[in-house]
Amino acid sequence: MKIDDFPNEIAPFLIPEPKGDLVYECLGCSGIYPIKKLLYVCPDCGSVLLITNRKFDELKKTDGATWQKIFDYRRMLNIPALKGIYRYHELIGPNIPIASVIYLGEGHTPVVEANQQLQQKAGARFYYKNDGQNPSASFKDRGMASALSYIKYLIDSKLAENIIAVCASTGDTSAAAALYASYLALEITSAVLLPQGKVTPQQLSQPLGSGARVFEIPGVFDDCMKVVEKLSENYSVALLNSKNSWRILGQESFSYEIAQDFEYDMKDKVVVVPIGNAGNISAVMNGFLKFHMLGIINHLPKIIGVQSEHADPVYQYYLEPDSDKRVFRPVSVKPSVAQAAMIGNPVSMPRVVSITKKYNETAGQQSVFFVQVTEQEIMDWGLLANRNGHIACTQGGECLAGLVGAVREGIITDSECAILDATAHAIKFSGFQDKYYTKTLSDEYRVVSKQELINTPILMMPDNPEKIPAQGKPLGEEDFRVFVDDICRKIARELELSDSK
Ligand SMILES: N[C@@H](CCOP(=O)(O)O)C(=O)O
Repeated sequence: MKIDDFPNEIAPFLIPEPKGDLVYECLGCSGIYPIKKLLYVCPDCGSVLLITNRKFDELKKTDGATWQKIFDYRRMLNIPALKGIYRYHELIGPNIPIASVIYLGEGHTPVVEANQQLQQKAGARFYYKNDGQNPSASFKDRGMASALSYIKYLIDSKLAENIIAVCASTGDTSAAAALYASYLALEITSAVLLPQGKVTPQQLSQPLGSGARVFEIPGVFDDCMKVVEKLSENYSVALLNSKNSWRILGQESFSYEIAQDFEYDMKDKVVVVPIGNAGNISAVMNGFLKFHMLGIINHLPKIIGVQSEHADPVYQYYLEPDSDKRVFRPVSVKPSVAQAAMIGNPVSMPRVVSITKKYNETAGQQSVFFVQVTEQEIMDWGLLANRNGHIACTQGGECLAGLVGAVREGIITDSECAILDATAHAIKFSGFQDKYYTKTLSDEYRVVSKQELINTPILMMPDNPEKIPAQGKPLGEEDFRVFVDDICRKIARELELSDSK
């Protein structure tokens, strides 16, 4: 729809001009730093940062109902920069001119309601939000679109040039970073650090395909993260992990979209997310808080963060009910089928602590919960979800297992409805499915394959195995007729088909 065709009272808001006063704010010492430069940690105390708009209150001059209309009408615009996460420009990066926005098709991922039998089994009404349908097949694209648009803005403003972007990854961040950086290949070189043997072959192929320098490091993700942190301290590189607070801004779009998908009615809603490096749960809570502050939503949904018992530092931290006695202790991770979340020392832990407190205070009651699940539950629920029309990765399976756990623990009531984050596409993690089906998952995972969930291909051979077609060697007419008849009869028998004649 063209701008002139929109209602007069909304048209002036639809194409945003750069405004706002963004600064980095330190979560440790509350120091404020200008955003003209990439910062990852506070230059004074070393704590993590969040980006704050010092003119946020000016957004309150527009009422919540009008903001809803602005976002709803923006959906009809055909301007690429506003088709993705920057539909919420005023909240994602109000200082970024839309000419600097990088849009590769991210965001606005489908929300798919689970069918009746799956909801019944899970014991709750729920939807999956399929973030695996983002361009690099995971939610990280939201954060990368924001971080790379900011970098493009620095380049366009002559504040930066010849960027070398780096990240550590369990496989999704590296795919997204490499993809977005490759779009800016003239200005940015990207390098990704991966724990050797601990990302799936599909995930390894992604940054290679995008042309990134790929470094495999012995150890686990937490070790790679330390190297990347050191690189960013000692060298001039752009860190693309969620330690970079521009990533958090972009990932807040997940919450804005959920609100918009549910007509801004967040009453009795529960959002379930897996926790790895903890940037996403921080972003999701922050997003809902911002919409709430602007009156765009009237209720804060419950948030449930899920961790595997093989990588559960955040869950362990919140086991202590007395907040004054809580002490964060990194854990040593064990192999997890939710490999993308196999992180023992999440860099965003200070953000989780600070935002969870604010979220619960704003909601006026405990609204953020942490649930631990087993590896068996992650695999079984993930496979079952996909048997019922979903495309959930193992982290999506972790969310469903977390939902079931939350129902069991009475965290979710009958009147509530959950939205689960399927963070990546199932095909990225199909190796775990294969190993489950062939009973070859190593004992460390502590997963036993259930016969009723196993599915393997059946090789169909004709009665005469000598007479089969091969590439470049077609059968003669009669042999081929016999071959087709044989195979057809055998498949019909397998499928218990009845004769149509
Ligand atoms: N699961 C992540 C780990 C890094 O997370 P980030 O959000 O801090 O970049 C991955 O896919 O690499």
